Amino acid sequence: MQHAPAKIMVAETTPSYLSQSDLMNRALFVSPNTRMLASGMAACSDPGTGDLRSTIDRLFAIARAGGHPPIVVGAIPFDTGASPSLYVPRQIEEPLLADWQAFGFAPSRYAAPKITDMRQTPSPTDYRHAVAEGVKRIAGSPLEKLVLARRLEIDLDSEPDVIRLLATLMKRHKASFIYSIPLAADAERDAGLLVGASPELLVSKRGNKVLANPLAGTITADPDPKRNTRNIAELMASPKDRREHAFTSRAVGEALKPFCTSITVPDEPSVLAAGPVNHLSTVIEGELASPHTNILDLVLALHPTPAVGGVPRNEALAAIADLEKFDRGLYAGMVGWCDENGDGEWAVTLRCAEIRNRQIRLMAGAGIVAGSDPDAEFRETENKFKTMLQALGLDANAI
Ligand SMILES: C=C(O[C@H]1C=CC=C(C(=O)O)[C@@H]1O)C(=O)O
Repeated sequence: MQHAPAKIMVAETTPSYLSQSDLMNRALFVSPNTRMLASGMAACSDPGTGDLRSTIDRLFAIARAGGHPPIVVGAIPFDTGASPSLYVPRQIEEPLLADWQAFGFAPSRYAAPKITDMRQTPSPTDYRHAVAEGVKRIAGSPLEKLVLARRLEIDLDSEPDVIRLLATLMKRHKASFIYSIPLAADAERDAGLLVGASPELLVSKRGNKVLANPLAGTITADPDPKRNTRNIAELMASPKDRREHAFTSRAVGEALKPFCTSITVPDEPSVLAAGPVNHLSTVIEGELASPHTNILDLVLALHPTPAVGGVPRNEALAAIADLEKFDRGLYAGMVGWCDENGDGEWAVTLRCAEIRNRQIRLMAGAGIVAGSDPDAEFRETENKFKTMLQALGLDANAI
């Protein structure tokens, strides 16, 4: 059972009259329950750091004053004190998914771009060393889990077709949260888009109902059904993955509990298929003590969950800052929408690409616990990158 957004949709849209440049001032968010194409941006969050609550309050004040839909959409960075990409739209449309999905597979002469250069941070060797160091720190301190990420910066010989990319993601990842959010230019980079297909619901809230779907623990998805069933059985039976998952589901349940009169956290995880990977998954449902609880309070209590941070949170964040050596930016933050009633839906910003002209930036991470193997964690991040690389028609091993 999931939550639909406020019924303020005013029109239905097909991709046939959307161009790539149209996306630069529209925010798209499609989940199993929501189809939202927000356009005619009346305001956006200021660049620079600031308090997230006051930023969102200011945006709602602008929406009210201008008579716009009382909705804020966009993306919030991993560091919630850093600059978000949030918007007040003048119009919300409900895109027709069947048309988008058909469009993604329409025959065409489209030739996917080719990779001309790729920079990895850290290098594959250094990533493995960081994982080994993470495991060592877990052995000698209160630290129990941390998530370590990698970044790929890819130069292409031509711009990717983002309409096609979105259509492909919608076709292949029907259970995921598909998004395209405009990114402003900054001192170093041109304007662009944050595009992705996240399998993970951070939290949704409608009235007094709250829902979260923490994921942690991953195995490769195999196109052969028999081998895939074997992989899933292996994942369910893996003590390392079960522990990695339990840290996350427990933390999410505990963060939501103080807001709830009742909450259900299943004892056993299930398995969620997410394209090239399968994850251990727990669906957590709660009844809020007050329907006036603002989703922003839930978001700030939950984030960063151990699916992107670790346990204990502060020790994990310190270890990540020490071992990762790059700014996550919007990756591992959250993407979605909220309304002035405090309802909304935010997915964890995973399986994403920042696309700026012919440059794309991908990030993916893996949860490290006692017993994590550096080679396996590296392979896991390679598999997570495939969500976007395959949808873009790119082969990162081909350069
Ligand atoms: C951190 C990522 O995935 C998280 C979500 C699902 C499974 C995860 C894992 O098994 O490590 C991660 O916690 C990512 O995709 O970059």
